[in-house]
Amino acid sequence: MAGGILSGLNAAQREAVTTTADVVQVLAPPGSGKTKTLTARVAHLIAERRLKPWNIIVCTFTVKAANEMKERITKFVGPDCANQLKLGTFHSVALRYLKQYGQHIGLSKDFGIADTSDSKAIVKRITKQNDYTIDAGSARGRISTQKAKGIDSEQFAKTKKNVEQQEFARVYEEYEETLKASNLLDYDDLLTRCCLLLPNVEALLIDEYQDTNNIQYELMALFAQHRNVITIVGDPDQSIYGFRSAEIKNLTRMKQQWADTLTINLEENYRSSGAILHAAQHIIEQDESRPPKKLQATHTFGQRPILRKLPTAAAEADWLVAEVKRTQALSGGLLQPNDFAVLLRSAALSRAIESALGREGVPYRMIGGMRFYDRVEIKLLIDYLRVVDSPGNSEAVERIANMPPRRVGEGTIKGLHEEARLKGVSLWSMVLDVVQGRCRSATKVNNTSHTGLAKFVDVIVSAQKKLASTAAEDTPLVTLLQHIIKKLNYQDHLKKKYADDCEARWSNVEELIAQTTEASDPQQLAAMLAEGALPTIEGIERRTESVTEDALSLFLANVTLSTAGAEKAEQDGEKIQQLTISTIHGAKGLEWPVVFIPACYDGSIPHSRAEDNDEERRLLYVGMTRAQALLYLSSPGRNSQREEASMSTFLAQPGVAAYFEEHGPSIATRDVQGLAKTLGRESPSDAVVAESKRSLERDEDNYWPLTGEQPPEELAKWDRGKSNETAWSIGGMRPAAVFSTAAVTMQQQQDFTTASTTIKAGFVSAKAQYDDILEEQRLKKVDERAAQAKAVADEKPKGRKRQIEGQGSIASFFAKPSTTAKKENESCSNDVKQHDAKRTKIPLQELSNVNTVASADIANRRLMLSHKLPSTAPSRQTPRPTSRVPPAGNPYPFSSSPPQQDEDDGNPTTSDTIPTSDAGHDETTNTMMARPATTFHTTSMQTVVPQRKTLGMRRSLKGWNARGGRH
Ligand SMILES: Nc1ncnc2c1ncn2[C@@H]1O[C@H](COP(=O)(O)OP(=O)(O)OP(=O)(O)O)[C@@H](O)[C@H]1O
Repeated sequence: MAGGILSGLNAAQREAVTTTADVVQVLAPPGSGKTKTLTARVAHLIAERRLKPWNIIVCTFTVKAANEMKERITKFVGPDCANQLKLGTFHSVALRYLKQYGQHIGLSKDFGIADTSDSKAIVKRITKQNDYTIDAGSARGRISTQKAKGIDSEQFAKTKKNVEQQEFARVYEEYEETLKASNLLDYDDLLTRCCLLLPNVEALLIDEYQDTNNIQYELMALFAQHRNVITIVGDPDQSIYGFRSAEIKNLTRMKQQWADTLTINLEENYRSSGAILHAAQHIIEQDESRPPKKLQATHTFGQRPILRKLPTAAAEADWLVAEVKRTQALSGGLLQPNDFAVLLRSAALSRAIESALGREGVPYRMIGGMRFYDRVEIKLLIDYLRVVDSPGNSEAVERIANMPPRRVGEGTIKGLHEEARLKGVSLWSMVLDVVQGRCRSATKVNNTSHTGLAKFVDVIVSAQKKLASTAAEDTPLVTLLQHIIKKLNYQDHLKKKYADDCEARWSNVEELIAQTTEASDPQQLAAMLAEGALPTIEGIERRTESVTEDALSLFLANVTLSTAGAEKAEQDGEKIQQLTISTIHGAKGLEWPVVFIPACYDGSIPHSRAEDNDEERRLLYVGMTRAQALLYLSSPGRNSQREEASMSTFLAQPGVAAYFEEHGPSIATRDVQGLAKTLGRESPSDAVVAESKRSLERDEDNYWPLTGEQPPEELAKWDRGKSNETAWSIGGMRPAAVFSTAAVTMQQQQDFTTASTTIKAGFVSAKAQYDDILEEQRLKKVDERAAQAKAVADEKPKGRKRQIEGQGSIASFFAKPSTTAKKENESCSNDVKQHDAKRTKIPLQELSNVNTVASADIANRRLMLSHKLPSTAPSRQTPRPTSRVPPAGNPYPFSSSPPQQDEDDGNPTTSDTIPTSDAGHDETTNTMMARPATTFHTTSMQTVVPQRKTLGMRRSLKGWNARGGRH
């Protein structure tokens, strides 16, 4: 059996699996097979060291990871044996023990679990019954914090100081009494109560150890104390849950507690190309307090990652989608949407990307969160806009009549709706008649409900008036939305209802405001009317009385359009290919062939509210190391709130640029074959590749200037909109009739150069700007020839910078080199050969030297790719349609958005099967002791669908950073 367990493992992995040491730390970088190693060690402990599976605990970070691990272990030891393991999240393992041994600490066997909403409901009832002034949501959070500190309600009551605390103490006490009376434990109780038990455990194994918190450490120590056989795997560089009290210090704490801890480092990465690893490693090494570590790529160097500048968040989204389509088409359809992931620092950032994907019909799914327009706080506001636009929408009226709560009974609304249906009128007109006393309804409407309905009518009617009275040039949609938000006291509502994550939700609302700002653009509105571009959407009744009302209809129509594709994809389930959007937190442990990380600007990553910049850097590192073959990072010059944004400090540091290309790769036919081989798929024929390539208007990433400015084509569109000849938007939400990819057709380019634009005072036409650009490019050519000559003379080693034509390709990553080539590569690992060093084996220190040399190359490519505007371009004197409304003194910048949990996540009652008995389990051997819990903090993750873990050929990069010592 051992042979089977160990096959396919490298020497270090084998050592970690078979060591006779009791306490083992396996510390290893991303993609080095930590999970694989842990799985094999479990099998080894059962098969070789003859430990009883029911006395082995295996803790994973997610339910999904637990299921995967069980599947793998089953292959080694069979299902009967694997089923006996105590395998799952900390919470589910604790639950199993409590079910089994709870009677020793006075728990009856049939206790239930109060989930988060049960807990909230209990606290709410207590505050309501007693007329307490304390907010129920925050009281629930405070109870959790006290439990985490090990302070029970009695202890807290003794230390209470002021009136407010006394009230909270009573809530806490009553909450505990209610749980006890109902024989319930909440999530916090699971771990704290389990700390009172000391069952017999022969071995404990923990995955993702770097993200354990204090209470989990306590549990680990308790579980392990009988035999002290512990194996943990982790990566300090991937510690990203500090904000949820995860303790990176638990690594050293463990070594202090068990002095004979054996540390094993795995150093080979089986996931990413050498180029991606080089770049990621360079970023993580900016943290000088971090001990140096070895990391070797087993793949070839491949395609250098891309670091792209775009003018706006909307342009960034357009570019991203254009790159997805371009690489898909150039690969002859070999790369499918499933192969792409967009990883975001904050969930609110998804809006622009989702809109762009929706416009282009690219299906996507969200992991770790909901689609933007499905988020409760957004859905509600959109419903208000819908009712303002079309009061006859009775479904929407029913949804919002008592939301936020106005004490209108649910039965009243339903009764009125039914009555309206029978009368053949809309619910809105029924409500209006009742409120204005024009008719007596058969449905009983008591005074409280009547008052509530009157408030609702006031919101809608005042909003309609606001819209009608706002001039088209006064950003009517923003004005309308802000009016509704104010009337609803929306921010307070979010604070009350979602105490735990109200800031993230408010960020989403701000993102919606930003979107209405774009959609209010007067040029865009005027152009749409001129074009007659308003789409007709089934089920959406349009009132076309004014420009502003049309603007609202158009906005809502586009929202519907952008969600329609996603809904269709959802209905089709797994059958259809979907790009993945996730927070970076939610992408932990996963991998994709192509990864995009947009919005890499200061304030986003590092996040403006983050307390620990090093954790933010690690987050970027985790995101980057999810990529197998292609990695795109990007940053807009203006974020979606139209505020100026500068490149993330992690990426703006000297030397970083040398690790990146400035634009997406060319993909030649031969690259496609290499790609097919690696992904284990059939390679499309040359004819298919050629055919799908034909569908592209642009086969290079050369529409958006490398400088991060608007391309002349976009400016020309604006010119045209201004002169009312024709128009496109500058980004953001566009009229459905003019949706297009970021690329423009040759005809459009032709139009651009020949268009006769109306030149207005203080405004210079795009044609004139284009002439300036040509002139500037001619001058730049002269400068760059000089720079090139200097670069040749300097002859320093340089990173693989390339021209867009004949560039290095991703084939070098995907194609398997010949055996001889492999030998050559390995033999020269310490004494790097000049040529190869440029492609694969450049020590990090050397790579950082290439900057000055590369600059000429970069400039040269800019010449070919960009349409840089002259810095003195007259257009600068006349502001372009960019910033409009970012609310001044905005107290809520983008908020941190931890991945949202699946409902099941962390809920052992639904996620884990609790065995009623353990076959062969000798209960008499269990030791039971009491011990108080000291701390507690819940850590849980959403479940995610893992991607294939494809592998390419191996290639050693030994010597690349041989300076790194063992950690
Ligand atoms: N010795 C090996 N030979 C070939 N492939 C391997 C080897 N070890 C691991 N792999 C593969 O490498 C990929 C990454 O492994 P795994 O997910 O276990 O890494 P990890 O260290 O847990 O990564 P992360 O920290 O990013 O979650 C998997 O597809 C795995 O099968």
